[in-house]
Amino acid sequence: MKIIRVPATSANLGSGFDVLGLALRSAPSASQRFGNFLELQIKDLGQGSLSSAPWNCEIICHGEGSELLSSLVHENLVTQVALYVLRCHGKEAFPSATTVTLITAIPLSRGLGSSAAAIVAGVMLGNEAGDLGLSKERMFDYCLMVERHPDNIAPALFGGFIGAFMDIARIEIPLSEVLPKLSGDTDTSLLPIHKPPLSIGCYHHYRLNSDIKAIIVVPTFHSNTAEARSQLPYSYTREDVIFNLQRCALLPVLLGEKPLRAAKISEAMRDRLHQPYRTNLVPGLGEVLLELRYDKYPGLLGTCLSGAGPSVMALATQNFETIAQAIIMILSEAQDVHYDWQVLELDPDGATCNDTNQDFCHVEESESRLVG
Ligand SMILES: Nc1ncnc2c1ncn2[C@@H]1O[C@H](COP(=O)(O)OP(=O)(O)OP(=O)(O)O)[C@@H](O)[C@H]1O
Ligand SMILES: N[C@@H](CCO)C(=O)O
Repeated sequence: MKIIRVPATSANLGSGFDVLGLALRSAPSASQRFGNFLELQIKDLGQGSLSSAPWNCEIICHGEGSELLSSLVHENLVTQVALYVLRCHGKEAFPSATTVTLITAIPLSRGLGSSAAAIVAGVMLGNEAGDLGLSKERMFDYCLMVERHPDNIAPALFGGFIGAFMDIARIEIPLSEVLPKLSGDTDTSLLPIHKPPLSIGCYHHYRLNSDIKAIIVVPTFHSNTAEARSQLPYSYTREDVIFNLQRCALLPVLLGEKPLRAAKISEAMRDRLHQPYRTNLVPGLGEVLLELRYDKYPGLLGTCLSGAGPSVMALATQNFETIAQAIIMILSEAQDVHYDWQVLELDPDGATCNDTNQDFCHVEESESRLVG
């Protein structure tokens, strides 16, 4: 059996909209078996076929939000992406009967990269099922054909603290043609094939000071990334663009320094391109960004929206619970919902795929939760 694991990610870090991202995981502990991963347990049943499964594949979903995921292979994002990768290599279905057990510990639509993790896992699943031998660099191209911004995909795939750009102009194909709506009996051999161009994206690993942890405050409500992106203006003033360019250029270096300069980091995390337009989606966000100051909370470096939200992230070196509770207090005043929080650390590895002779790992629903 093969196990694919993809970490949660937090994109943007304030000024680095669509550029910067962190791969994150729980601090290793015996009790945290699944950490903050999307995990696929893949059982290749050999040359036989799953006569009851139209794509020669079955998928079973467990864990955080799995009740919201389709168990139809042509509708679940993970297996849809895998079928896309297989189609690009002349295979209309899984080559041999395959059972995928999907266990997710990344809350959906909360700004922790659940969709990017699903896309990365899907590309890796297609690569394994089709025995395609794709490098991670080539898998990056396939992922970008689907996600179309690199700041969750790159850290989810490669791990660590990453900056990335992509040449979106080289992807003329609408996503609806890359991942067409399929039904159980669609004859995919009639569909056009849209292999990604080579080297669409470029990424770089930055050093993150090892004292830095990510405090993630996760509300119970969802915020769909597509909707959060639709809130953004199509054009910006030169002043606002320069404001972010200046800060985004310095932030990665400041986060790798020793000793850390909280005043500079806090200023370098400020943003004018996305957070101001998303405060309506995340009540209290504006107040958190204004009031959580590094000089009021020892250990605090800066706060930002995690990805497209609604989770809020604070980068800090100590005093985690005090900072988390201060964020929750402000957010709760704006919208009285339940908030979970957890301290996560950098995941240096990104997506992994390993063989195991273990049988399926049956997960206790409570074990697979991301936040405590
Ligand atoms: N494990 C999964 N398996 C299948 N589909 C998934 C999985 N995780 C997420 N998805 C799909 O991705 C959607 C959530 O994507 P969305 O971009 O809105 O949020 P996010 O990726 O969690 O947040 P952000 O992009 O801001 O980090 C879900 O509604 C579901 O369709
Ligand atoms: N840069 C993306 C990240 C989504 O996780 C956005 O903010 O829309």
